[in-house]
Amino acid sequence: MTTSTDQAWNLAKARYAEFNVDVESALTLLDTLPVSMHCWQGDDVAGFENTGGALTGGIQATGNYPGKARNAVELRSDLEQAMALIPGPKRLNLHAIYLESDTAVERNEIEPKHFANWVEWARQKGLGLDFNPSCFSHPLSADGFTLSHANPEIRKFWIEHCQASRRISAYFGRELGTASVMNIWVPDGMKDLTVDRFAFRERLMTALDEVISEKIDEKYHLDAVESKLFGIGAESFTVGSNEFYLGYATTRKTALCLDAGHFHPTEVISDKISTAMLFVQHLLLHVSRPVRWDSDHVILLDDETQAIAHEIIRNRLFDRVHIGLDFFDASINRIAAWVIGTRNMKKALLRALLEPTDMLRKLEADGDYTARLAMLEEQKSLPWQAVWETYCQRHNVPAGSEWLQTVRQYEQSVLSKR
Ligand SMILES: C[C@H](O)[C@H](O)[C@@H](O)C(=O)CO
Ligand SMILES: [Mn+2]
Repeated sequence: MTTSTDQAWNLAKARYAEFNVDVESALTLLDTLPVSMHCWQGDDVAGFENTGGALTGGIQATGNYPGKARNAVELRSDLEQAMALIPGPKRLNLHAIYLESDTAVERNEIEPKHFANWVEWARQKGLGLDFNPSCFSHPLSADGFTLSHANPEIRKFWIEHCQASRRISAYFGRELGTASVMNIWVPDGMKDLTVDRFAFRERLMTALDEVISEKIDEKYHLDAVESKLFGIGAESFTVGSNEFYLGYATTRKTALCLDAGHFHPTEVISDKISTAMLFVQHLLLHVSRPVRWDSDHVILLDDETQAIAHEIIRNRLFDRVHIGLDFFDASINRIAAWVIGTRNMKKALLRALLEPTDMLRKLEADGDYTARLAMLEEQKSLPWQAVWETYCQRHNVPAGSEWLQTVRQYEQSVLSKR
């Protein structure tokens, strides 16, 4: 029996064919583009060290929605629930503070064994893992500095933490057969006017060089570095600025991480992708939604998310751009936050894959900017939703807002009992 989804799919296929767009190829390609979901949406970046310390480093999760994950078992269960509602390939991005251990482990002493359960779980679920050292929420980062700290002992501690993190990342890559992207973000910065900026940046550069000095096969592990404009309490000076890391990634041949919330309010990372890709081999994206500041709101299917997807797809950057998410909203159901944001990223990728790019490129090359604008606008209302629904159906995932019902049931039966 032909369902209404099938009918819509057939009509959409024919409609896109008029623009020389093959919807089947678009779906095949979409299945090769994993989105790395960040574990920290599930518990407001608290982690499982159980030290009772607050979230520091100039980042903040606001809200107090009930039911957040309190341990790794709960977090994995929540992730499974979210992932069941998101079609297509996914990865999981872990921070070092999400280790599992019966006894306290210092950050510079973390080992692969502390993440063995995550690896087993990822293997069962067919997921790749990515990783991050956690250079915040710790007594030795309390004064706002880690890798660029003036005290060599404190610097050494954070260097060792990042080195230990790389070994864990490589372990993920080896065990799961897919390279883990390990992103280094440090909160280092100052609240007020800073005199010796050079010294901080020189120390950060030297510390990072030590961190990455051990060669690790790219088959298993990729280093990435993430810049930032400012953080709460570090409004005047951030050691790891955009220029710092662009220079660092270019000269050291690491990946560069662009976080959508880490620039001036009218600056967009979509426009930075084509520049960065000329100078670095790999990019990591932290797709986020800054609302007036680096607020890490859940991403929408908005112009910037779409523009990011267009840049990846139009330039065929499939193997060079690693799509990660970075938002943490504690004011709404956390599983719904993952589902909304990750589905939006995937919808944006699908819409980009359905774009008649060859035709648009030709109009641009011919100087017909009127037609370029007209077609860019017209194709927004082509029936991409029908293609999305078929994609969801093929992956056994709710096509529309029915997914919310499942989240509500889980909230009632699981989250509300926490
Ligand atoms: C927890 C994340 O690693 C962190 O959000 C970092 O990526 C960042 O964006 C800090 O503002
Ligand atoms: Mn980020």
